Order: sequence, then structure tokens, then C-alpha cells
Amino acid sequence: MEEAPPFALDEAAASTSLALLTLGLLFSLLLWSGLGVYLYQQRDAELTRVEEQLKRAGHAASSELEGQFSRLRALLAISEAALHTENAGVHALLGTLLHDRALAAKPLLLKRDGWAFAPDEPGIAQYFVGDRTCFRRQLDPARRGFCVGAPMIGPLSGEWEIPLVQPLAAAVGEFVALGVSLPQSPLLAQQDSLRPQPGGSISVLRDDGVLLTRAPPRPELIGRSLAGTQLYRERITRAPYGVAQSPGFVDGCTRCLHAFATVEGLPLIVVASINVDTALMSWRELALVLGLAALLVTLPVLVATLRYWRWYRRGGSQTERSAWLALQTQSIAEFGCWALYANTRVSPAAQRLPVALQQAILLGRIDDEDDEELGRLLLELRAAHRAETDFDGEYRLKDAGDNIRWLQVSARAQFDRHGRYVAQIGVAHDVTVAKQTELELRRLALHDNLTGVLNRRSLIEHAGAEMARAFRYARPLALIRLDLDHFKFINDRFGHGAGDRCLHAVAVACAACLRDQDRLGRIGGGEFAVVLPETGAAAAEAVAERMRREVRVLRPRADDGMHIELQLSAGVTERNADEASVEALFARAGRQLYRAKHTGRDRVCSS
Ligand SMILES: Nc1nc2c(ncn2[C@@H]2O[C@H](COP(=O)(O)OP(=O)(O)OP(=O)(O)O)[C@@H](O)[C@H]2O)c(=O)[nH]1
Repeated sequence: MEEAPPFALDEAAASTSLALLTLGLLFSLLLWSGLGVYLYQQRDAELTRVEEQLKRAGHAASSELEGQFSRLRALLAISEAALHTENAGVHALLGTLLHDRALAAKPLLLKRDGWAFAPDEPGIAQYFVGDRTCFRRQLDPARRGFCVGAPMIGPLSGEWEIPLVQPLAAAVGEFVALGVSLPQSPLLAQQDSLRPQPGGSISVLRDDGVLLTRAPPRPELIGRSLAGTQLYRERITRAPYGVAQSPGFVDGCTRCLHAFATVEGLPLIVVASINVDTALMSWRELALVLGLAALLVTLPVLVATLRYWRWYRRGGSQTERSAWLALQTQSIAEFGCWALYANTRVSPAAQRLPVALQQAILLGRIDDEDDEELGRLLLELRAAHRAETDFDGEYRLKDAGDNIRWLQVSARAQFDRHGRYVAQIGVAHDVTVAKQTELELRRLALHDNLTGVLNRRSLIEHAGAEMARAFRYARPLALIRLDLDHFKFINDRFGHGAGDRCLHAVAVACAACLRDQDRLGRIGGGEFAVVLPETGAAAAEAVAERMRREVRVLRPRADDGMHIELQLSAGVTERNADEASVEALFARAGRQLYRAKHTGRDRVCSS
């Protein structure tokens, strides 16, 4: 039965998530763009509203000024007429000037020598104004005319006043002009009530840019010329009225909205101003609230998108699908495959590795009683997964029937196109048959075909290794050389087949006399040798004697049923102190064997 992909559900869920995510993103996009358009329109509407408010405030202030100045000019005209008819002294003349009680404007008369006379309680006040431009102009027949003077601190009131001066059509005695000083405070009170809210201002400029009044008050700026400001230079001088956005020209705000207008028939300009940031305060609050609400609504979508994007960049479903395709090769893998994902979100089942091995255990293909080797395999697999490296190993496990199963395990670390680790794809092959063949071939290469004991080459190799170890640790090592007596006769008398059987029987009998660590080998013909680690000559001699006796009692049968009497000669030697040469050991044992042969055979000689 085909196993379901571990991420099948997750993949379906991933498609649904992607669709939902797309919808969510579209919705977010629509929401944010809708909000953007709405807020832009609101801002526009708010600015238009503020502009209208500025225009209205400017217009109201301008109308007020127009009315007040007209009234004052009318008063001046009437006063002039009265002056001409009365023709009396200064006191009487000043008495003829009319007062404007509402504006608290004080009349004054200007003499040819630049002195001004004004009524003062009690009597008349006299002060010099011939140094002030507006007054001086009246003394020059070519430049005389109605003028609005620069604001000045009234010598009588001690407050800011704006003088309005008008030449007399014909001098009355020494008087050449008459005027009126308009106190600022009533003007300011009016303008303050008209200025746009919140935080707006109304400024009144003379047409040459001199600031006459400003509500709210900024006394340090009164009388200063603002002709150099951007608003004055670029807008006021070019049109009688308008709306402009430019840096504030008296309060230093960087973005101000101004509505300016020239007062009809007067050399005055009224400017209503407001800081754009202040004007848009309520719009900002609205934008903030709506923005936060939209963020709250779209935040889950953004978070999900971010997570999806990270997942996609790590390879996404494409990599997981390839991993699963790799798993589908299970049939050719014989044993099993697995994928260990770095990204646990998609296939948590596959994370519990290795599924294939667990299945194998369930099916009895591996016995989990064999803890040590299985544990090593799992440990190495997980270590490679953690280290994000490839891994290869061979494991000797047992199945439920206690048969040896060889597993060849390979795992490859998979990386996405950005070089980030995605998964470990593993495959396990059952290589038992190949392994058994390999082991058999190895055994054949190392062992004597006939007797099954080590062959000459591997025995000498083994002896060499044991000699090196004994030399390094200064341990005893013994060697026995054995030779079947009169073997040629046996062959000749009973045939080679019987001779072979004798050799096999001798090998088995001798091997049975040895410890696990001793090694028996056939070194040619009827000759054998035994390497005995950790053994001295005396102990080796006893072993040789035991083997000799065992061989004597073997008495294998020949083809004709006769017992073959076997006997063995042996030469024994041990490693001399500081001896490292295995050749010398073999030669010495050979000499003892030779001695045994020449002293009657069927005996053990030891050096
Ligand atoms: N059956 C059999 N005979 C073998 C084999 N290899 C060698 N031989 C024979 O073993 C005999 C060797 O005998 P030797 O050990 O030289 O002489 P021996 O007759 O045993 O005389 P001593 O050793 O002096 O007692 C020869 O006849 C070889 O042909 C083998 O694999 N099988």
C-alpha cells in the first residue's frame, strides 16, 4: 500500500493558505489604498476649509479696518473744514477737531517746523515729529498727501499708536497738516476676536511691508519691515489678494497658510495666517486612528505574508515536494527512505525520524532489541542533521528472527537556492547479501581453503601485528610450528584425499586446543603454526604438547576403512627481550621443529 505523503494535508492546507493570503493581501491593498485616497481627500477638504476660514477672517478684519479708516478720514475732512472757518489759536483750533470716542483716536495738528500739537488733559501737549517720514512728507509740497505713519509709541499715551496724517489744503496759520493717532489696543482686540482658530494670526501691513499690528501681539515686530519675506516678495507684491503657503513671516513657522488682501482704498494689507501643522491637527488625529485601525485589521495578513515569504525563501513547497519525490524511491531503496525537514511547519510527521526505520522495526525487519547498533545509527543520523552535513554508514543489525541484516545508510543534506538547509534526505539499503558475499570473499582471501584456518600470508601478517604490539608493550609472545610426521607416506599410502582429510582433522583438533586470542594457520604442506599472544615458551610448550596428544588420538579412517595413525612434531619458541622481528621468531621455532624431527619425531622441542 502506498504511503501517503507526510505533508499531503499540509500541502492542501498550504494551497488554501496561499489563496487566503492572496485574498488577504488584496483586501489589505484595497483597504490601504482606499484609506490613502480618503485621507488625501480629507486633507484637501481640510485645507480648503482652512483657506476659507482664513479668507473670511482676513476679509472681516479688512472690512473693519476699511470702516474705521474711512470714519477717521471723514473726521479729518470735517475737522479741516472746521479749522478753516474758525481761524483761532491752537487751543481753539484743537478744540474744533473731532474726537472718535469709539477708537479713542486723538487729533493732532502739525506745524511747519515739525512740531505736533495735541489736546492733553489739561491743556495742550507739544512734541516733535518732524523726523518721522509720514510727518516730514507733509512739509514737502511735492510729496504731501494722506499717509499712514509707521507705528510709534504715543508720547502722551505711552502705547503703540498708528498716526494717520493728512495735509491741509491751505495752511491755517503755521499749521500745515492735521492727523489722528490711532491706538493699537482697540484694533488688536477686534483682530484677536477675528483671527482663525486654532493658533491663527492676523497681521496688518502697510503697503510698503511695515507691520502695523499683529494679533496675537508681537510688540518686538511692530514697525519692522517685512518686505524681505517670501510671502511679501513673491505674492503680496504681485496680486491684491490671494492664498499662499510659505514660511510664516512673523512667527517663524516653516509651513504656514496665508490669506492676504489689500484693504480697499487704503495702503494697507491684511494677512490672516495659520500654521498648516496646527490646522491639520484634527486631520492628523483622524489619520492616526484610521491608520491604526487598518493596521490592526491587516496585521495578521502581514504577519502571515512575512511567514509565508520566509518559508518560500527557504525553498517552500517545491523543496518539500522534491524531498517527497526522493521518498517515493523507497521501492528502489529496498529498505526505506526518510526526510528530516529543517522547516518543521510543513511535515511534523517526517520530523519524527526515521519513519522508515520505525516501520522496519514494526515489520520485524529490524529488531529494536539490538539497541547498541540501532542507537548508534540514530545518533549519527541526528548528528548529521544537526550539523547539516552528509552522512554515510554501515550497520550490522538483527531482524526479529535473529538473522544479521546489514544496512547501508546514506543521508544527504539538502540546501535551497539561497544555500539554506532544508532537509536531510536519507536512504537505507539492505545490503545483507552483498555484505555476506564480501565477508565470504574476505574470509577466503585470509583463510586456507582446505582447513579453514588462516593461510600462510595472513598468519604471517597476524604474527607481525602481534609482534609489534608485544614489542611496544614489552609483552610475551610465543610461536609454535607444527608438522605432520610422514605425511608424504600418508599421501602415498592412502591417497591425497585421505591426506586432505587428515590435514583438516589436524587443524580442527589443534584449533580446539587454543584460546580465542591464539591464531592457527597452515603455512604449507603438512605444516601449521600457532601465534600465542601473552604467552611464554613454557605455556606454549604445554599447548603444543596438548595438540600433539590430540592428534595422536585422532586416527581418521582411510578410504579402505583403515585407521590412519597421525603424529605431530612441534618446535616452540618465545619472543626474546627487545626482539621485534617475526622472521627470527619463525626461524627459531623452525630450528626447534627440525630438532624434533631429527630426534625421533612425535615430540615437542622448545628453545
Ligand atoms: N594431501 C595433501 N598433501 C599435500 C598437500 N600439500 C603438500 N602435500 C604433501 O605433503 C608432503 C610433504 O611432506 P613433508 O612434510 O615434506 O615430508 P614428510 O613426509 O611429512 O616427512 P617428515 O616431515 O620428515 O616427517 C608432500 O608429499 C606433499 O605432496 C595438500 O594440500 N594435501
